[in-house]
Amino acid sequence: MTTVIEVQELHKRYGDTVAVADVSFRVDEGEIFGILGSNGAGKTTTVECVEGLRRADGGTIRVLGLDPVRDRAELTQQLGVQLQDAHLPEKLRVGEALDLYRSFYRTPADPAALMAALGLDEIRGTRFGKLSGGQQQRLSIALALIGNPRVAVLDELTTGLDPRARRETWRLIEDVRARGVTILLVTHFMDEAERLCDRVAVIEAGRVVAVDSPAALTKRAAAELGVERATLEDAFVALTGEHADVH
Ligand SMILES: Nc1ncnc2c1ncn2[C@@H]1O[C@H](COP(=O)(O)OP(=O)(O)OP(=O)(O)O)[C@@H](O)[C@H]1O
Repeated sequence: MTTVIEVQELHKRYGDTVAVADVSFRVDEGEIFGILGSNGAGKTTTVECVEGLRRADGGTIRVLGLDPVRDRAELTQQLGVQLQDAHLPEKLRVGEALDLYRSFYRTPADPAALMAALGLDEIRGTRFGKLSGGQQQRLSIALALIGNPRVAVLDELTTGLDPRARRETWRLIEDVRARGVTILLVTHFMDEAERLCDRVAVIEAGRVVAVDSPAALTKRAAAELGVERATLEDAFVALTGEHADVH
């Protein structure tokens, strides 16, 4: 197994606030790896350090063997990033946004195929400022994948999507993974993690409290709770004492 992302003893603070105390995990090639945690647990800070958007105060990070800060230009070519609350110019149209982002990459994906897969065809002429929350979300996924990345980091993948769009997005992510893309998925939706993730790291107050497959975590929780079956939500509450789904 090739390790694609390696985070060791990551530490990051904002002034007096310790956002990430001590986080370590490894992601293998072709995995969908989830980062689970409730609000403020340190998920976004962790992935922003992985993306090279923030400089860690301690620890080491390697993505495809690259240092995200030092080798940022090269990593940008191989990493797709879905930004939480991405804001594009209000007047930019969907098709123009994809063409613009496409131009940043050496070996981009086919925008027509991506638009079809994400149901963006019918809104390709719509301006960003006129998109609904769900449409903006689908565009942000398309922009994360337009560079044909080897690794994609998806933060709050399905927030704001209706149940049908969520299921379609999950299928799309499985297709993307089937093409060999490694996916780091930040989520506080336990059903999403259970459905998509091969393994998850549960983060609580800036520390990793468990790394395992959803099946192993639910099995352990069931044994601890003395019940036949437990959900990932049960396992999460048992590990952290909190509910993750509180947005
Ligand atoms: N730019 C910043 N300046 C100061 N504090 C910050 C900043 N960004 C995050 N924090 C703090 O760092 C901690 C971790 O935040 P982070 O956004 O990484 O958590 P999260 O798990 O992604 O939460 P959410 O699910 O709400 O996005 C929180 O206490 C947060 O208030």
